[in-house]
This record gives sequence, structure tokens and C-alpha cells, in this order.
Amino acid sequence: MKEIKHYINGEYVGSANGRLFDNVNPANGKVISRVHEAGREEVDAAVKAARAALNGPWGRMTVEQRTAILHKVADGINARFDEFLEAECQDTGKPKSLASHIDIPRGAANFKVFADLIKNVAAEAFEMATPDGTGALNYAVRRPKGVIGVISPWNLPLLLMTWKVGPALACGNTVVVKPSEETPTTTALLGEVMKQAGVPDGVYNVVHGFGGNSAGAFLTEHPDVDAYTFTGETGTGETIMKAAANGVRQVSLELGGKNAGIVFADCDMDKAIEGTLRSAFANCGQVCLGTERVYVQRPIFDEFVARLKAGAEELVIGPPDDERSNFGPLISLKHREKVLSYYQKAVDDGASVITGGGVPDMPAELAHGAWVQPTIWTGLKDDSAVVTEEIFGPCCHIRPFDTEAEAIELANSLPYGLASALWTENVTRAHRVAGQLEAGIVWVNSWFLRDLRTAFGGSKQSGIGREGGVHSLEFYTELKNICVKL
Ligand SMILES: NC(=O)C1=CN([C@@H]2O[C@H](COP(=O)(O)OP(=O)(O)OC[C@H]3O[C@@H](n4cnc5c(N)ncnc54)[C@H](O)[C@@H]3O)[C@@H](O)[C@H]2O)C=CC1
Ligand SMILES: O=C(O)/C=C/C=C(\O)C(=O)O
Repeated sequence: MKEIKHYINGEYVGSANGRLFDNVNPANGKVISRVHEAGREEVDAAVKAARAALNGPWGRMTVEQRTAILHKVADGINARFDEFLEAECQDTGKPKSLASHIDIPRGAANFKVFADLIKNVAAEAFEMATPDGTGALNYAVRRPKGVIGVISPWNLPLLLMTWKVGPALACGNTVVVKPSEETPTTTALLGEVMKQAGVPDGVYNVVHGFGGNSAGAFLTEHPDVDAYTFTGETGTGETIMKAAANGVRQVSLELGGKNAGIVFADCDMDKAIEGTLRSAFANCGQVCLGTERVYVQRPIFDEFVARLKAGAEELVIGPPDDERSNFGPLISLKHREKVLSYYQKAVDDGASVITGGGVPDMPAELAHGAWVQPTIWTGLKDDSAVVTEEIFGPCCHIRPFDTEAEAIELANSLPYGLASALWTENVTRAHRVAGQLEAGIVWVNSWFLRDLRTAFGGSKQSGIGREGGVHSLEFYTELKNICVKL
């Protein structure tokens, strides 16, 4: 059986504690590899290697040298595209048709975009008057923040890990990555690409393991990490923030959501249906930006529900290699238990199940997979847990509304504020409503349309800080002001 080891100081190493855990393909329940679980010893070695590389070859490189290497990393991912695709789809069970268009290309793009950006962002300068009349010049320079702890989730493993590692390295930092225990493979594979691209040893380190009382906690408790970037559940974000408070380390947190879609009667129905189908069901609903609450203006409510139901029932449930499949399993049987508990709760709370609500019949070879049906409900009260809590599954509740003000109030009613999707052909209404939604990202007549230069992150309990474009550079660098008396 294949073993997945830590990548520390440019070498693949096993755990001194001898502990390994299973990596399971959620499409069929088969163990695909055994993964070394890091103890404090490996985490410490990874942080030390990262510190040494920061103070050594990586820290001494010019921006041009560094960014040329990061372009080679992107090229290296593309050169081994099929290997990354296979690994990502085995770990997650997601359709290759999805991962080949989103996960793997974005893995490469995350290095290219930030390598180019760092070369083209100017820092500020201010001339000032002084009492003696000679004046002074203030100018700012950017310096790497240091050793960055990267803790990443399982839903878009390569995409979300490189979304952090790309800009962190472009800015001259070094990293210790703790990928999700569910999806260790592409993060491990990236070590080989880094080595081949000429990234000095110690710049990119990977430790595997779980969260609490394991690699995740050991990393956030390590005193020699300068900042943490995390994507995942809000509760985990709180735990990481508390650990980072020791030593006053900065955090960038992209957390949970319970995103609203608002569909006005003046929308283009075809676009609204297509976009809502993707936002509710893509990646089996395991996208933090996904829509789990859909508010539809009353005159088009029945038609919208009927058409979304028809679309959901046309999804092709199947394993990654099946070219027709556009709907894979959940990440694990454990996660399926959580999702199914909400499916049951919806029924208990009196929902009308428009479609789905259970587990699909699958052929024998997939019977042990974490399959679940795409599900749509109507008729729940606004305070049902199904409508207020992040489920992170392929499901949505649709509720009618009458006025624009009511839709805005409903959308803003929860403590989350990650993303919203708005469907209307009235451009004035689009701007008016978008401006009032309490969310870090608002899509109008689209969903998951990403320009990597834009600010990305959540408001309220959906996160702290923004990444993307110059905002990533803000987080991954320290701005130092130098004041020169002339
Ligand atoms: N992209 C997103 O917004 C994601 C949201 N979730 C949400 O979180 C729920 C639970 O899924 P999990 O995988 O358990 O998410 P999680 O937030 O616990 O895990 C994400 C990452 O954090 C690490 N982690 C967990 N506890 C930690 C700790 N105490 N210290 C340091 N690192 C820690 C995990 O090992 C993993 O690498 C899901 O049902 C979903 O609602 C999960 C994954 C991604
Ligand atoms: O496009 C991105 O950078 C991120 C997309 C999705 C997430 O952040 C998520 O699902 O957590």
C-alpha cells in the first residue's frame, strides 16, 4: 500500500511516532494510501526548516529569481496535470470533468498570478515638510511576514492550498502546510514539483495529520510561526485564532457560510436556473460559496422550483472516471452522516421534499461510497436549523418573498456573510441590492466567476481579512515605512 509522508526540508520523511492513518476514496470506500501522522517532532522540524530557508537561500533571492521559480512550479503542475487530476479525484471522489476545469488549472494559476502580481505592485511614498525646511521622504518597502502556517480543507484541496501558498511564496515567505487529513495527496505531490522547479529545501514543507491534538494543533501552537492562513469551519477558525493569539500572530480566516441566492421576478430564468444549479450542487454542494438558501420572488416561485427540480434530477451521479458524471460523492461517510442528519431534520421540521432527501442506489462497486442525493426543500420556517446552519452538502431550501426589502432582510438575517448570488435583469436594482447585502462577495447573474485580483473573503462570522490580488500581498507581507530626513 502506498504511504504518504511529510515533506520537510526537501525530503519525504515518515513519522517518528510510527502512526499512520487511512486515506479513503469516498466514491467506493476503498483505502488508497496510508498517511503518516505528524507528532510535535515533525511539526517542529518543518518549522525549523522553514525558518532556515527564510533566513537562507529563499530570503536572499531577488523577486525576479523567486517569481521565475514559481512560474516553473506552475509549469510543473501543468506538466503533471493528469497525475494531479487522478490524485485529487481519488482523494475526493469528485468528477474528473469538474477537477480538470477548476481544481488543477487553478492550482497552477495560483502560482502564476501572484508571481506576476508581486512584481507589479508599488508601495507608497510621502514627501513631508520639516520645521528646518529641508523636508523628509517617507517610503514603504514590503518584507515577507516570515514562516506561514497554512491549514487547508478538503473540498478544493489543491486549489485552496495553493491559493495561500502561491502568494505566500511570491512575497518571499516560507510555509508549513497542514492539508486536510481527508485529502493529503496533491499537497504531498507538490513537494516533487517544488524540488524539480528549484524551490530551495525548507521553503515548502508539509505535515500530515488531524486537527485537534494532532498536526493542526501542533502547528498553531508552535511559537516560531509568524502567521496563519486557514479555510474551513467557523468553529475551527475560532480555535486557530485563539492559538495564534499567543505571541500575537496574525490570522487570515476564510470560514463557513450559509449563502443566499436572491431570484427576482425580472431575472433571466434560464441563467438563474443554470447558476443556482451550479451553486447548490457543484462539488456535491461542498463549496463554501455555495447557495443553501434560495429566495425567489413570488410570481416566479412555482416555475423556479419546478425547473430547479428538473435540473437537479438531470444531474448524473457517478464516479470520477465516468465522463458523463457531474455529481460525485461527499468527502466521507462521516460527513454524509452530518448531511443526512439535516435531511432528516428538514422532514422533522415539516419541509416539503421537492426532490432527493436520501441516498441514491449505486452499483455494488460504489455501494460503500459517501453518496447522497441532490436535495431541494420548500416550506421550512426561517429559524429551522436547516435554513440557518451550514450543511455543506448538495441541498437548498427555496422560500418565496414579495418585496426587495424583504429579500435583503432575509439574506442578511444570519451571522454569516460570505457570498450572495443575485439574479435580476434590472441593472439599477442589481446595484442597489448588491450594495445592501452583508457579504464579502456578491455575484450578479453569475456564481463562482473568479478574477484572482479581486478581494476574496467573508464578513461577519464568515472570516477575517481578504485574500486575492493586492489583499494577499497585504497579508503575506509587512509594510515597513522608512523616513529619511533630507
Ligand atoms: N471551505 C470551507 O469553507 C470548508 C468548510 N467546512 C465545514 O466544516 C465542517 C467540518 O469539516 P472539517 O473537515 O472537520 O473542517 P475543519 O474546519 O475542521 O477542517 C479544516 C482543516 O482544519 C484542520 N483543523 C481542524 N481542527 C483544527 C485545530 N483545532 N487546529 C488546527 N487545525 C485544525 C483540519 O485538519 C483541516 O486541515 C464541514 O461540514 C463544513 O461545514 C469544511 C471544509 C471546508
Ligand atoms: O476560488 C477560490 O479562491 C475559492 C473558492 C472556494 C472556497 O474558498 C471554499 O469552498 O472554501
